[in-house]
Amino acid sequence: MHQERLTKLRNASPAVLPSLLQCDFGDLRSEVERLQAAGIRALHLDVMDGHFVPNLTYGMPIVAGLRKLTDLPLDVHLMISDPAAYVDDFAAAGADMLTFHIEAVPEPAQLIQQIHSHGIVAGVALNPQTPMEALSGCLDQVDAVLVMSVNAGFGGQAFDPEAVQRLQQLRQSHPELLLEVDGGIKPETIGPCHQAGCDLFVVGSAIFGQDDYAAAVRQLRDAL
Ligand SMILES: O=C(CO)[C@@H](O)[C@H](O)COP(=O)(O)O
Ligand SMILES: [Fe+2]
Repeated sequence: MHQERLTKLRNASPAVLPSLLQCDFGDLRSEVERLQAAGIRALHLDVMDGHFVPNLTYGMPIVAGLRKLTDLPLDVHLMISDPAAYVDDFAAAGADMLTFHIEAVPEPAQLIQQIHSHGIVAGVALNPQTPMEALSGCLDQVDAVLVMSVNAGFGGQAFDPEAVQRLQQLRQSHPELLLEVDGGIKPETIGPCHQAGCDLFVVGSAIFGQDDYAAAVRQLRDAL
């Protein structure tokens, strides 16, 4: 069943995924409606545990709440130390893709199986300072790689251009992988990532920092 969800994400590519870190959590319904009206085709949800990263955000209840509000694929970015302990709960909450960090789970074969057992797309993320070799053991098992172009933990940081080379390298070595980039994506940085073969572009500040989400999304799409 994860293939079905994977196909949906692939068919959406190239896609801008808003990162719901800086949205109005007091009015999620209207935030989702505004994003859908802007033509968004999937949402990116940043789960942080105050341990793997210093920041603390939200968990399953917000994912479950969003699941009730929309049929859009929910891409859940797990910045947590022990993802295996929560996979079943995030599956029940309605996640479509679960992305763990290789720094948190260096040997993830079992975790990937656990994610797939729920029919969920499995992604692996790596921080800018983590060598690409850290991924070598799992690239044939995961469906997606999330290349971080900032250090995981906070929105609003500057894009690290090294991410472009990483995307290029992954696209060449593993043409079948879904590639996603996250951190500092705006009209000036999205184009090089797209040219490098990236499929999904996570955007926080460049959407939520503007009043008109549709205009912000249009600017990003025009820059692809
Ligand atoms: O995972 C993260 C941060 O750790 C991201 O998803 C950010 O939320 C993206 O925000 P911007 O860099 O676009 O402001
Ligand atoms: Fe993220």
